[in-house]
Amino acid sequence: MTKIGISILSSDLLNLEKEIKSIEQSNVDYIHIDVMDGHFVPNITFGPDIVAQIKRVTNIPLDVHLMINHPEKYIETFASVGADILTVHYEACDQLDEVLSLIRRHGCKPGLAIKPTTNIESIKKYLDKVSLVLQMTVEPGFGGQTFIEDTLENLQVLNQYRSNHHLNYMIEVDGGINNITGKICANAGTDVLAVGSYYINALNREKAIQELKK
Ligand SMILES: O=C(CO)[C@@H](O)[C@H](O)COP(=O)(O)O
Ligand SMILES: [Fe+2]
Repeated sequence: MTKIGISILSSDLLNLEKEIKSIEQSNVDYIHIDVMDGHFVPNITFGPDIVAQIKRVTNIPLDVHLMINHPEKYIETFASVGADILTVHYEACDQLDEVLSLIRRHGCKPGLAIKPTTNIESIKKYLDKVSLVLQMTVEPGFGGQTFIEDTLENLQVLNQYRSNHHLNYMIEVDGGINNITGKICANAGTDVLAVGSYYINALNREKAIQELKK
């Protein structure tokens, strides 16, 4: 069964606790938190304090997507405030091996993210060290964008590579996921759908989840 993580990026931030409770009602697998630094991506969002506060009000595992330069400086902090999965971008790391083992040492599952145009070949040598690979299906930075279909090929490569090498990382997609694109990604071997605006803006959130799970 494909897992679902809800991105709170487009949620009602003045009423975040209410939003978290609504997400809990939808019985999803993760809360996806997009951390942006205004350098790696042209937008600024959440820091560790908000992650700590979210952790205090929910037991849903936190999937923290770091879209920041020099993530190594912040791993310990995000781990200490309760991140369960900590995902860093391939494009943002000089010493990726060290960053991934740092994440593991701090008790989190290491995730590796790539932008839509990054060559999938460049991350293959790290795939035995990660718990999750996050394929961005839009350019990182903003919610509400349109799914980029060219990324589908990478999902097939990741799925094939995993079975050929007997690895067990999860494959996550993030950006422009709705009932249609989510199904296409699930059929291509995706395990986790990060879903933002499709769920947050839905008139009926339960129905949106049912459509995603179909
Ligand atoms: O990481 C990102 C954007 O950079 C995502 O997590 C988005 O927040 C997903 O939002 P939608 O595309 O589903 O609206
Ligand atoms: Fe994200």
